Amino acid sequence: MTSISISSDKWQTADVEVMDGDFDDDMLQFLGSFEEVLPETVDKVSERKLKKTSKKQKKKEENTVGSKNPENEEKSIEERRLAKKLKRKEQMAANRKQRKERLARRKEQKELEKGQESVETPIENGKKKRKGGEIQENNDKKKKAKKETDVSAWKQFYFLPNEILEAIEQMGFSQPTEIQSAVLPIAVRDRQDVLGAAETGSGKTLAFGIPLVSRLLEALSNKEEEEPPKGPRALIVAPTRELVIQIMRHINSLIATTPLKAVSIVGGLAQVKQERVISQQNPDIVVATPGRLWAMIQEAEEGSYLAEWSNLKCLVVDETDRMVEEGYFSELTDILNKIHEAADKEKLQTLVFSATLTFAKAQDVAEEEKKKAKELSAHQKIQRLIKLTGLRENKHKVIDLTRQMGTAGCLVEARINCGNLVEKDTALVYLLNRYPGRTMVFVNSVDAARRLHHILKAINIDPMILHAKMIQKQRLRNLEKFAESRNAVLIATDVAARGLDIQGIDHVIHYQVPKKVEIYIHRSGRTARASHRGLTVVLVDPQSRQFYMKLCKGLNRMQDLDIFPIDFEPLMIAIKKRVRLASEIDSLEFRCKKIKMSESWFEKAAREADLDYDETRSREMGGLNLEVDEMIRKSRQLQSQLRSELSAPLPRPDGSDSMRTKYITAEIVSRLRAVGDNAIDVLNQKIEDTKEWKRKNRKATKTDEMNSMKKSLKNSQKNKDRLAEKQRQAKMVKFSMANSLGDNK
Ligand SMILES: Nc1ncnc2c1ncn2[C@@H]1O[C@H](COP(=O)(O)OP(=O)(O)OP(=O)(O)O)[C@@H](O)[C@H]1O
Repeated sequence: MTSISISSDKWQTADVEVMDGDFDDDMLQFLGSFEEVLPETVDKVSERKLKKTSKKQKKKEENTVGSKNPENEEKSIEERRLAKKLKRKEQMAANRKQRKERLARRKEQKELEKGQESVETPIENGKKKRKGGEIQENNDKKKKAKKETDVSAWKQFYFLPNEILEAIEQMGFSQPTEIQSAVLPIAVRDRQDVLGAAETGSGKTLAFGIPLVSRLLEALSNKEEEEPPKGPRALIVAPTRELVIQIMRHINSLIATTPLKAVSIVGGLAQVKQERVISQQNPDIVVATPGRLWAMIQEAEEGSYLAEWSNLKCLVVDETDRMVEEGYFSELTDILNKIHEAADKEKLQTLVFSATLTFAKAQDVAEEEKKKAKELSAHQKIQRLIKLTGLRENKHKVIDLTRQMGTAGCLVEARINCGNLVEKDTALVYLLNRYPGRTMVFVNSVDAARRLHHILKAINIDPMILHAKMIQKQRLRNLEKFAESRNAVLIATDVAARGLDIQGIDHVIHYQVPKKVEIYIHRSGRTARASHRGLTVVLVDPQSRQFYMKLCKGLNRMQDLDIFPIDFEPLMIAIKKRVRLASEIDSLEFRCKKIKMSESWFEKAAREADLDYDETRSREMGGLNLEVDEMIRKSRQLQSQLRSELSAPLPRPDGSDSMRTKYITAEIVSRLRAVGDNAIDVLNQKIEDTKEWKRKNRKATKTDEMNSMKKSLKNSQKNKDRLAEKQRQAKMVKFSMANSLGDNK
């Protein structure tokens, strides 16, 4: 196990489980697929092991040799040692290859069994190149199928190099997306700078990737540079490591049929190795996170690859609004300054993209102005970004295709109101249970992620977790596992909110309401990508009510989000019991750990100061021990209750949990069909039902009103008639009285 920083904060156990980064060989198989973009990952461990053993061996040999000390014997020992090392290395490589093939075969088999479309992982591209013969054959078949894609719609862009059209055909994209159609003529044909904004999942990566690769190919064919050119010729900066790896996947697909080379530079992986790869490969394209790139630029020796920026032809800043925020801004501006000093500014093409450009808050201004920045118009925000990123004056275009609401057109949004934490946990588990699929659950902090991970694990949901305090390999491995399974849950902080393109994410749940509108847009944008439907649900509790209201305002919503229906109460009740138990166990364990940690801290401090406990402290310690024992006892009791709860099946809305039949009858089929299991359909149905109910209600109210009006009209008519009758009778009496008076006279 690697040494793990055991912080005094919550959920320490989860930390240990998740962050256990000393991979055994089996675990390393998962990482195989990252080799293409992260060349050091797999070999690193075996290298480390090799170094360790060879060091031991050397010591041993030195001891033995030291005692005898004849020169020729030393030589032969050295030879033997080298031979052994070589053999071991070969053996390890062969084992590794075998394991990978075995894993690939197993995976392929599983996919065949499932009979469903394979899910492309963010790093799958690399995997394809290294699979065994059988897999290769399958891939060839896939490629052939993709080859048949009709790409005639792309021919309108006559200025695109053939290599690019070929790559697009391989990728199977029959037509450009809206943002691609808008950007390509401006960026490729007119070579202008672009500030582009389009909804999440709309294909922005290729919208900047195609111009970038086209520009380099053009320079190659025009022989614009000396051979081989020094330093990077194109640079893409993006805020997170996962995003960099994903951009690499697109760029690698685009340059597959060209002589161009691309590498990634990301934090969390060995810098020395990244430097070695760069100096060996002299790549044309660098895709990087700003932190690590700037660190490497600063350390670059004169004349080395990263010190030479005069040949840079194309610069891309992805997720720009994030990049000009705190945490990235200073490194990004340092990089931009370095580039602008060295490169020919008039020839450097800059492409700047995001899904939420107009939400950006600039960082180059005084506090006072920052406050005002919130009130800046969309136009003013864009002008600020143009200045910050150094787009060429009079040679840039702004292409903003975002909707007023910011989110993707195919996104269906809803909320669930929760009274307290247990209700929130229950609502989450209800959604996961009632609507299985690939679901991302976003939280605002690492602690919340760990707590949720614990609770879901305790009730037999096996979620993956992703946050910034995890080691990089584990982050990538969890992402890959998540992308591989059709029915998986990923609990993530906002480190996974932007740019991640995992196909087929069905639901995004905001377990905690995001504090910024753009975060909501990006989180939600992990689903409903490339014109597919997707659902996002916000869980709103009393504490987050004000953030939710702010969110609606920021999203220009005229009305509240629809309420997602909880349409099967028995499931909710059963889940609530489990969640309550799991949550109690979790908080008991947390308290126990806290006491133990404070105890061990005190013991350590006392030992270091060479102090003995006094009587009071000893008594206190005894009391604490009793408290811990009591908590452990209670926790065990709750665990056994939870186990018995978990042993019973959860009620299913279609009644399939209690169905005891040997034969499928028409009645059973219709019963199963009657219960919707697609969350969006269920929500839409509920919205329709509500509308219908309101319509009927309105109609009924109208009829009631009409009836009462009619009634009151009738009544008033009756009253009138009665009055008239009375008046008539009075007249008659008057008249007869007058007559009788006349007669008497
Ligand atoms: N022309 C196209 N036709 C069909 N699919 C495409 C096309 N271009 C890109 N895609 C696919 O659409 C998905 C989304 O693309 P991409 O990741 O570039 O979106 P994005 O706009 O950058 O999203 P985000 O703002 O969330 O980063 C990807 O899986 C990509 O392969």
